Amino acid sequence: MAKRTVLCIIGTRPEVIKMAPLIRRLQNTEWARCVVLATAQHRELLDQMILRFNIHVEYDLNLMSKNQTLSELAAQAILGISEVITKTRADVVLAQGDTTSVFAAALASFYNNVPFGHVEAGLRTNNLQHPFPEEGTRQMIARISKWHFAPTLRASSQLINEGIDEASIYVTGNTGIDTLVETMSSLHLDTEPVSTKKTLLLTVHRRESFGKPLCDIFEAIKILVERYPDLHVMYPVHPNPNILLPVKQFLANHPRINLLPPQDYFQFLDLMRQSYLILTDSGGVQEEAPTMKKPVLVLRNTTERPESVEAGISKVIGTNRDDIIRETSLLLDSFAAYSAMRTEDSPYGDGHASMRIVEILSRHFRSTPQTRNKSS
Ligand SMILES: CC(=O)N[C@@H]1[C@@H](OP(=O)(O)OP(=O)(O)OC[C@H]2O[C@@H](n3ccc(=O)[nH]c3=O)[C@H](O)[C@@H]2O)O[C@H](CO)[C@@H](O)[C@@H]1O
Repeated sequence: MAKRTVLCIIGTRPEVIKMAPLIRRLQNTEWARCVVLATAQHRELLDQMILRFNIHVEYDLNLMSKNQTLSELAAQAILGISEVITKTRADVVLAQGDTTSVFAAALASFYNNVPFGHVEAGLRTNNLQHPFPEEGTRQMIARISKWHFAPTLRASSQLINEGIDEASIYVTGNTGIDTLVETMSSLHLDTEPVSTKKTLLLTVHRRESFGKPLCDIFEAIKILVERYPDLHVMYPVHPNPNILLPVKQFLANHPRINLLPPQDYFQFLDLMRQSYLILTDSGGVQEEAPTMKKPVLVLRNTTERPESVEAGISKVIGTNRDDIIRETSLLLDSFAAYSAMRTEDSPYGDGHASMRIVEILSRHFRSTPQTRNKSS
């Protein structure tokens, strides 16, 4: 089979973590020339992960700029990605998730008549404002994708309910679980906690939490630490200034609140392993925690990942100060309540999602003659 150019787009930290196993598998096939384009929607955290996963970025649009609007970002990303699609004569474009970069990649592919494969398709809250703009972004991406790689059956049903052709939907599992399983195995790490120390791992970064919700979350953490003398908090702080300011105000200089810089993925997995309990608004952490057998309290009012809530492993508790104190105290006080939230299986994948995606693409290209002129 003639080589096909697969253009993989990455823009943020979680996109690198979730595209890395796919990129590596594509590089190991005989049929794919895998080209990586970074939009660099979030520069600092993206670079940390590109280095960690040793990804060779051929095109870097370096789009992050101060006070940029979503419209500016989208316009520049569509133009930049379009140029690279033309220059590389891409046969397929792949991207994961729901950022503006991913939408721009799908739209640029659509305009250039190049098929787009959406990794992690079908996640929904069905509320266009929560999260904004991601819910709208992922719904729009679905309209113009050729392949929808859904992480779960529920995500696939969402797409079917929206009228997406069933034949274009594949339940693959989440590629983030591939990265997790592969990393744990390469580091010879098991999933059991190494200590019984009461360590709470905290991560918060979502735009909806800026302002009062963040202050509420941090106040709750401070009260909990004062109430439980054996409680330790590990908190890798997101570098966004909207977060740094209230962190300083509420959490600085406490001997049992450990404020950390954004962690390298390996270090972060270790923090997860060593934690007793996780409080987060992160999507990826909600997906990883069941594999790590850690209960999660979700600091949001909605989640597009209800699978672990239904399995009893996570609970959506919102950002109200008293609710956070009550729900966290329950898990710290009652070992029965805590144990009930630890699970055997992850609903998000078995570690083979990227292998399935590569097989689907490979089958497609084996049965499709090359039509785009590669020689001119
Ligand atoms: C609306 C929504 O839910 N959107 C999600 C959001 O992704 P997210 O919420 O998962 O993002 P984060 O929390 O930043 O990353 C998490 C990953 O980072 C690792 N980690 C964490 C802290 C650290 O110090 N070091 C690390 O290594 C951690 O293990 C995990 O794998 O945006 C993506 C597009 O950008 C979307 O596709 C995705 O749906």
